[in-house]
Amino acid sequence: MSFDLDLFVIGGGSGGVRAARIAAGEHGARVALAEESRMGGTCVIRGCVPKKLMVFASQAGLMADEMRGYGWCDAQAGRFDWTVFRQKLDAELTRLEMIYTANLEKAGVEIFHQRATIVDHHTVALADGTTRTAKHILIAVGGRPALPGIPGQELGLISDDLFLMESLPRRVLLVGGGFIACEFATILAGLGCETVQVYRGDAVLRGFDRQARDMATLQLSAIGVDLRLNVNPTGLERSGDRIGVTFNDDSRDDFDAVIWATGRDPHTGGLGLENTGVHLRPNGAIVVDEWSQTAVPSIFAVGDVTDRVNLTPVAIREGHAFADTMFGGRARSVTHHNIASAVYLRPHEVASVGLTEEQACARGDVDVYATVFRPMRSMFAGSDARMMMKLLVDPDTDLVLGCHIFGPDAGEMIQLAAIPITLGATKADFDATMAVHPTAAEELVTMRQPARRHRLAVSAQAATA
Ligand SMILES: Cc1cc2nc3c(=O)[nH]c(=O)nc-3n(C[C@H](O)[C@H](O)[C@H](O)COP(=O)(O)OP(=O)(O)OC[C@H]3O[C@@H](n4cnc5c(N)ncnc54)[C@H](O)[C@@H]3O)c2cc1C
Ligand SMILES: NC(=O)c1ccc[n+]([C@@H]2O[C@H](COP(=O)([O-])OP(=O)(O)OC[C@H]3O[C@@H](n4cnc5c(N)ncnc54)[C@H](O)[C@@H]3O)[C@@H](O)[C@H]2O)c1
Repeated sequence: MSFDLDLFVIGGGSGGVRAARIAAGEHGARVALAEESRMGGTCVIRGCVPKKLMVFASQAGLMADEMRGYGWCDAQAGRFDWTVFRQKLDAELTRLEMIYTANLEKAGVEIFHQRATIVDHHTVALADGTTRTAKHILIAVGGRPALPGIPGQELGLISDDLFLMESLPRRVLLVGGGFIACEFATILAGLGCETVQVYRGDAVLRGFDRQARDMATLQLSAIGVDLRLNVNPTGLERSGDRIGVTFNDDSRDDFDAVIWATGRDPHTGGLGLENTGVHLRPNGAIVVDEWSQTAVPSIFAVGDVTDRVNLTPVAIREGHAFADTMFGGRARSVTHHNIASAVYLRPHEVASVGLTEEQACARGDVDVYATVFRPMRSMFAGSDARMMMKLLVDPDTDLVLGCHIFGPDAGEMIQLAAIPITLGATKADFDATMAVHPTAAEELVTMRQPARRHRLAVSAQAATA
């Protein structure tokens, strides 16, 4: 059977662009890609990139505070002009979008700037009514914000909207305690918005190490976010030109904007998957094996639409491995263990790789090397902010099972700590590494004694005693 193409990629985000570029440019496959919105996808257009630039913009006040502590007596953040920032942001995103498009074109990928749906196991329909056949189809359509399903939810915004606002809200409510809610609470408070965050649990960033979560929770309040824990909205209604919100603790409050940061769902609705034998999980995620192959041999899926680990570098790696495996004669699968990540809070970020202390304890015996201290830079300026570093070590093998950092530029540090941990480094390897002084990161190689030792057997004995 002959096909128009070797590969049709649906979705021009992190995973789809990488797969298409490698399959066509490096392995010579005949590839087409459809993108219904802007090339680059969530990360480039409405995620990691604009978010990180907003994080940088939001730290002026903290920097001015610190510099006053160093003798710059008149240091002030001054007035933030959202319009100026947004114009620069738009220009930067357009620049990046053009680079993504140009790289695909250079690799020989045929681009369709329109929505695509699946007709059958080898056929894709485009919004203009034309169809293309392909030996393989790669679904890389990402995810979309999930809404909580409460009355008046349509009055709220989603993270996509934040980068397009004409002006900043004076008083804003963020709903959720995950990556997006915490990062945007930090950003909006830093940009001068009166920021309220409600979270239904008792500490933000569920899934991260509990000690880091507690420190992040305290920090949000310390930087001026009105963080209300164990609280959830029950309904929204118009209240003049504002939005009135009721909560499950019977309180009520008014805001200029409400932002849902209540998770993301795979974007599989309306994609034509009912025409295929592709299996979905209850949340709409496409079920794939270690080769990103679905239950249909000709259809593959990578990135957020598979809901494995929803991060850009993971989507990119999955897309690249797919292209190498299918078109490069090099079978490569992706391991989803020990993936480092960071939450870009200010002044201290949360960053993590490997097991949390709670997961390590559940697994077996663990020695916890941990330190909490006031970093030199902010302490000199008069800040009481505490930093935390933690290594979790298997006492039998000496293997480092996890590393957690709460501190300035923790994301930069965890990237480097993730290398030895991925390589299977032991605590002795960390100890053998000479410190770089004076840095905050040197604590990672100078923690000599465990702060705590957790022993499963001892707990079991204690339980039977
Ligand atoms: C606010 C925010 C901040 C984030 N920050 C970070 C971060 O700091 N670090 C990090 O690692 N990750 C971050 N992420 C997550 C990261 O953006 C995603 O994990 C990543 O973009 C997933 O890539 P993907 O290729 O699976 O999907 P996407 O990048 O979402 O790309 C999917 C593309 O498919 C297109 N599409 C969908 N359906 C169709 C169709 N039928 N036809 C044609 N095109 C279609 C969409 O328009 C989209 O462009 C963030 C996410 C958000 C929302
Ligand atoms: N720095 C980064 O790497 C980064 C930044 C942003 C997003 N991301 C990725 O994007 C994904 C999505 O981010 P997110 O923050 O939307 O999701 P999340 O899963 O991290 O957090 C969702 C939050 O919403 C809450 N929630 C869910 N349903 C709710 C409901 N009905 N009512 C009230 N609260 C509810 C959850 O308790 C949780 O706190 C992340 O999991 C991550 O993979 C990564």
